[in-house]
Amino acid sequence: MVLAHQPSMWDVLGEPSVRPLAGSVVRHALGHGAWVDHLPGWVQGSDAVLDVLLGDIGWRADRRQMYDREVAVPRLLRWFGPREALPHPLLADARSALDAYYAPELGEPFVSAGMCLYRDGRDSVAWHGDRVGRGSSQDTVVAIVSFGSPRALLLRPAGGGRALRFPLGHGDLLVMGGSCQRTWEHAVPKAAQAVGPRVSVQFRPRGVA
Ligand SMILES: O=C(O)CCC(=O)C(=O)O
Ligand SMILES: [Fe+2]
Repeated sequence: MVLAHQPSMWDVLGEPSVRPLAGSVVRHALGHGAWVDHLPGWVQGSDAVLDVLLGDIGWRADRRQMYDREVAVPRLLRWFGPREALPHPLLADARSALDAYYAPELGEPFVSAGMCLYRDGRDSVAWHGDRVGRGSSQDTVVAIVSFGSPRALLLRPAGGGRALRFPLGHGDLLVMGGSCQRTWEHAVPKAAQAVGPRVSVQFRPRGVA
C-alpha cells in the first residue's frame, strides 16, 4: 500500500489534530470591506473534543432583559479568558495554528475563547455583530471552530440585504474578518428539524467580544 502522506504523530496516536491552513482556506469577499474564510473539516478527530466540550466545563445559562421581562438566552455560554487553560489540548493547537496563519494580517494573537452550546435546534443566536469593544470601530478577526451537529451561520449586510448561508459542521472553521463585525451581521437561526448539540468556539483578539 502506498501512503498518500506521512502520518503525523497525532494521526498515529489517533489524537485530534488540525490540518494545515495554508492553501486550504477559501476566502469569500463579502463586500463593504468584509471577508469570510471557510475550511470544512479543519479538525480531524473532533469527536474526542466534542465529548469534552459537552461535559462539565462550566457552562452557564445567561439571562437578558427583553422589554419589561428577563428571558433566558437560548444557548449556554462559557468564556475562557487569556490566562485560562482551554478544556482540550486540541483547542490550544487550533489557536496556535490560527495565530500563525492570521498574524501577518491581524498583527496580534487570539487571546480569548468564547464558547456557545446550542443544546438542540431550539437554541440560536439572533442577528448581531461582535461589537462589544474594538469590533465596533476597528477591523478585526473572529475565528469560529464548530463541533457537533451541523448548523447554518447566516451573514447579511448590516444595512439590510440578502443573507449568505455557511453550513458549519463537525470540525469546520469559519473566520470573519475585515469590517465584518461592523458592516455585516451574523446569526445562527433555530433549526426546524431535530438536531443534536453543537458547540461553537470563537477565538478573538484582545478587546473584541
Ligand atoms: O454559533 C456561532 O458559531 C456564532 C456565535 C456568535 O456569533 C457569538 O457568540 O458571537
Ligand atoms: Fe457573534
